[in-house]
Amino acid sequence: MSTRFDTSYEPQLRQNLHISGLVPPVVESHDIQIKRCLKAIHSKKTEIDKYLYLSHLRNSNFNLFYRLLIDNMREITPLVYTPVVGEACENWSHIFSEPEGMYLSWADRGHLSDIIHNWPEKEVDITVVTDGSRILGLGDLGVGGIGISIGKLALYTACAGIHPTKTLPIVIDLGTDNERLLNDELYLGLKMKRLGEKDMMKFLDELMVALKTRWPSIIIQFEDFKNPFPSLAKYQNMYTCFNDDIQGTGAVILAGVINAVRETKIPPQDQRLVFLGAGSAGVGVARQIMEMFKKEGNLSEDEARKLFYLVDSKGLVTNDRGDKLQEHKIVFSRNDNNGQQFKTLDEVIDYVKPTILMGLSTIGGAFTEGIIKKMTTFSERPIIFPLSNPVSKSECTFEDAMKHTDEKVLFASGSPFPNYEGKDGKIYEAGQGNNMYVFPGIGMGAIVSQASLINQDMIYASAESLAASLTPEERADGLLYPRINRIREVSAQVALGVVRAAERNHVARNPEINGMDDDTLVEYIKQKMYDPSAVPTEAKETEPDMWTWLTSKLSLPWSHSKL
Ligand SMILES: NC(=O)C1=CN([C@@H]2O[C@H](COP(=O)(O)OP(=O)(O)OC[C@H]3O[C@@H](n4cnc5c(N)ncnc54)[C@H](O)[C@@H]3O)[C@@H](O)[C@H]2O)C=CC1
Ligand SMILES: CC(=O)C(=O)O
Ligand SMILES: [Mg+2]
Repeated sequence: MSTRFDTSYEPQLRQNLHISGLVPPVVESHDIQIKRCLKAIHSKKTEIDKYLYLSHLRNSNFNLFYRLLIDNMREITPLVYTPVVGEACENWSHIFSEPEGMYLSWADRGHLSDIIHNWPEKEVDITVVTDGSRILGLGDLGVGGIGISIGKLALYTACAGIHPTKTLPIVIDLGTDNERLLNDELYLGLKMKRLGEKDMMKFLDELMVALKTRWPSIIIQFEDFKNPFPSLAKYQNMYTCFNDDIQGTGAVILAGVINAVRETKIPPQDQRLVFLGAGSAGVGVARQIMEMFKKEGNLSEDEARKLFYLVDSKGLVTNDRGDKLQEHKIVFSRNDNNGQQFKTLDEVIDYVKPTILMGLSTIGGAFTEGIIKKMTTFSERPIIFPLSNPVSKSECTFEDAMKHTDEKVLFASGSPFPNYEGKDGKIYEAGQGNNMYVFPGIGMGAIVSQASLINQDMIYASAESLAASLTPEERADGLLYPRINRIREVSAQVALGVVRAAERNHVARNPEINGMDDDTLVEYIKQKMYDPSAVPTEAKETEPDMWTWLTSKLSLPWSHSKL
């Protein structure tokens, strides 16, 4: 990662950096630089070419990359994150040119501590670790999954200002069950079947120690594991870590639901929720909404739980359907179905008559016209969130949801959808219920507070802060999430909520924030945020650097060269 060769640098800075002559002579404004970047992007014919251009830009001049991204969040985010990152991960071994992170394989076990020391940056604040086993809704992509770690960390930087050189993307390679990859001569990972949970935990145990030993304050974010529950259960009280698919997604969707439920004017105790998909994201979201219903609706755990109906590939999750339920589903398993089993989503919808329908199933198009239309008969403002990624896996489109509900739907999707023009010419914007609205703020909040742990209260606080962050204008426009161009401001608010929760829970260890009021603390957070437009500190050096000074004093023959 570099940023030395920037055409916006003034001549004096070029001299200080010893790059005069290595950069074209013109000194350009940031606006002109961005214009060139956008022109280059628009000239690319495929999304993957745009992705590759942006990767190259990030590696050659990360300040410019982040200026471009931050100023054009709506256009550029889909190219570095979902949906295009999904295509990149699928084709990783064919488009690969630079590592951009660490590839730690089963063959490295026993030596992870030494290998972690090969990472060239001295300071790392945060890492995103995936095992590539469930990348978005695209399944097992092996080491190609590193693209998701890179994409998420780019958003930690763009949205919450974590310095790019202090982020570390990691993929752990424990094999893959993807036959296409195993048979591909270009595949970059180990050609062996994926190891099981026991070996995964053994490997992670060693990795966690290695990371913590080199960077004692590191925040570890787990991403896109097919089975993420064991690692979260084991490490959440030992390390500063969280799982974005369970906890980040839970928080972001809770925030959207808080705002949507308010619009329906139906109190929590009268809502009924159907989830298509009962995996890490489905259960993570259900858990967080249940907490809110307990709080806001004054419900007991049992009363709140009864409002949820989870559907997986075998139908409605019930105690008596005859299979052994995975542990994470048990809490939401129904025992009031009187022996009846409901195999399809249609059957469940008729049985439950939900006011809220969530999609976290990876099944594109699962919310059919019939299902969407039925939702309007149970509630005037049905809440329909097709949250699976990327776009191809979305349970329905924004257009379909709008058309089939007579524009009454309260909508959010995992990946972005274009605006919809309503019957009266009004332009409606699709909400994006994606964990990108919270994970950067959770990470920044944990860094700023120097949190020893990331607990449920901090996750819940991130949702409350996000829900409260909408401006009156955004609310008047019917939005459930703030506009993406305000993401830095919003992430600072999310971080504030996380820091406050860390303090309440006595896990904050940064003495500098003691006694700060909210305004001071937000300013403190913002000051810690990396600013890609800031003039590098070298610009302030009018004196020659230490080496040049020393060698000139000593009149050594190699003065002015750095060898
Ligand atoms: N919007 C967001 O921020 C996020 C979205 N997601 C998306 O959610 C989706 C699921 O992610 P995870 O829960 O982590 O995956 P997972 O693999 O843990 O769970 C998938 C669930 O869908 C169910 N399913 C599969 N086929 C089905 C079918 N035909 N009918 C009904 N249910 C079916 C499975 O039984 C399982 O319960 C992915 O597409 C992912 O991209 C995940 C995290 C965040
Ligand atoms: C957004 C995300 O984390 C996912 O789709 O897995
Ligand atoms: Mg994910």
